[in-house]
Amino acid sequence: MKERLYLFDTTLRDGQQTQGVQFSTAEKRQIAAALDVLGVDYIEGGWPGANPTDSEFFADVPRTRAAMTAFGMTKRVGRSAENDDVLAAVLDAGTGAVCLVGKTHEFHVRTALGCSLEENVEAIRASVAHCVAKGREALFDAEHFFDGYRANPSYALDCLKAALGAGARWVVLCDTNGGTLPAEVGRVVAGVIAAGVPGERLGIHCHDDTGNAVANSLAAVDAGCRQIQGTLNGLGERCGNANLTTIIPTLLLKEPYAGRFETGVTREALAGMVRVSRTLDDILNRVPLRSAPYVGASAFAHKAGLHASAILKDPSTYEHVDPAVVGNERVIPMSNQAGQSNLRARLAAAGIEVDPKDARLGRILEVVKEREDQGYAYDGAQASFELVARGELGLLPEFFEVKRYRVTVERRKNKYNQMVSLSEAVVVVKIGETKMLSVSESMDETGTDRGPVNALAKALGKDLGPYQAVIDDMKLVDFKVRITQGGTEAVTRVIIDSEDSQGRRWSTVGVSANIVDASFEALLDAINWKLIRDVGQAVAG
Ligand SMILES: CC(=O)SCCNC(=O)CCNC(=O)[C@H](O)C(C)(C)COP(=O)(O)OP(=O)(O)OC[C@H]1O[C@@H](n2cnc3c(N)ncnc32)[C@H](O)[C@@H]1OP(=O)(O)O
Ligand SMILES: CC(=O)C(=O)O
Repeated sequence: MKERLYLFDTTLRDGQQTQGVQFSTAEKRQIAAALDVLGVDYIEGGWPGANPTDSEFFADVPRTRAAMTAFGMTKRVGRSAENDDVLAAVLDAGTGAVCLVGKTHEFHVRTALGCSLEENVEAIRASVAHCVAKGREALFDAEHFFDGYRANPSYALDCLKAALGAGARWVVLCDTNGGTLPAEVGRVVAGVIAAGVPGERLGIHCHDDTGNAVANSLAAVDAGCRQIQGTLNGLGERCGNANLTTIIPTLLLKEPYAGRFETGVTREALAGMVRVSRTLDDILNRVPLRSAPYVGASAFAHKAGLHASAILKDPSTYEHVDPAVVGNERVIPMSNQAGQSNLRARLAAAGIEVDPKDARLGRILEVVKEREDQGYAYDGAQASFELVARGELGLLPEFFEVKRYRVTVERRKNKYNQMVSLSEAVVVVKIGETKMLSVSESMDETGTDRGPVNALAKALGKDLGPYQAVIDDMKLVDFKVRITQGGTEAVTRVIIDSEDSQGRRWSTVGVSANIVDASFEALLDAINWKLIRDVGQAVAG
């Protein structure tokens, strides 16, 4: 019989304390729904009464299978729990579970609260007892617990025992400043359990200030904690919280955890892990972290030739788990680190069959390595690699020819007498015997100038005659510019990520001393790749 390990998500509360993150109420609901499908046990929705968004969220709180939890702080000294307006707002949210943060470090009691140690213990006791009397499941977040335990273990333990004695279901040990290391977390948790606090009522809440939040959380579980608090994608105050997107797959896939513990996350839900992680990035308008464990686009990318060669024989040679179990996929990119194995795998993935003895394979590798020396980077621009390979194999149709393009940037006064920029682009292409000229401006629907590359993209995508319908659903989702070394000269490398309505996402690269030319090259590749996919090679000109 496996032991139950509980997962507590605080993306909507501590995650919202991330600099630059401000969820709308609708976004909070969307994230809560995704967490509920994933199978966490608790969803901390925010702090009712602290800001209008959180109050609105709790005013019509989503019904979830997970215990929806309102966050707040212990009552202020000098008033009763019943008369504390901040605590009242938290309880008024009507959630089944309430999590209250309180001080456990004597230095913070004296410095931040300015009260006596006894008054703080009493505030914890009375606040928890009040929640329990109202029929709520009470959790106590023991703020700065590890630092407090180091300074005065007996006082830190008194705070925990006050919460437990008042009926708290969980007391959660918080490494609030994130400075504790795994061995010490293990030692402290073991000490707390030895002092009489049962592991089945102990949670862990870690911050990532030394890059150890996940390791610290696992050390706490090893020592006996049975609840882990964390956030999706490691969002959170300062450097973030323990990353549940890493912890959950680890608990389900790695020993000793997989054999010993059960969580609310099923193997089926685990296969949606990448989707949940990307949903949060989409909401935050963030580019997903490629190197994120388990869920990053590079988590199963095998760039080196030696790796690719072995992966093709047996993927377990260079993969710690099967990418499919977390909803990820294997990538064997092309680059100057690649050999024939990467090349054949990439071509096969693009649906291009080539005889392994075909001499043109060697030529493709040479071209890729030469072009990378000039500044191209194909490991992050696989669509451009495919076009290079198709060119060498005679499989690259010429859908259209660019005869010329021009882009201008003008600074001028608008009707409010403010200086604004306006970019205008003209592109002339020839399709068969017909020449088409398209003009476009960079202004978006809000009247904001989106710059010369945007104007060029709009002009290029405005009228491609018979191909127009195919590219209408394309959108440019990311645009990265680097100054890099091309041979002996500094050049600009532009990488563009594009997406279409079928959910395909592809990356292309352009290189030039001129940023507009580099961008235009990447744009052209993006359109050509899409035309190859959706129009096919039948139209090869
Ligand atoms: C470790 C954590 O991440 S805990 C979560 C922290 N999250 C947040 O702070 C986000 C939401 N917070 C807020 O919106 C505001 O801080 C509010 C609405 C809660 C309070 O706002 P204000 O009343 O203006 O107080 P302010 O933020 O300036 O200071 C916090 C007060 O709470 C007191 N306090 C802090 N922790 C506790 C506690 N556990 N129990 C009781 N009082 C506390 C502080 O001593 C301070 O009191 P003071 O004003 O008498 O000095
Ligand atoms: C409660 C909390 O978020 C912390 O102590 O870090």
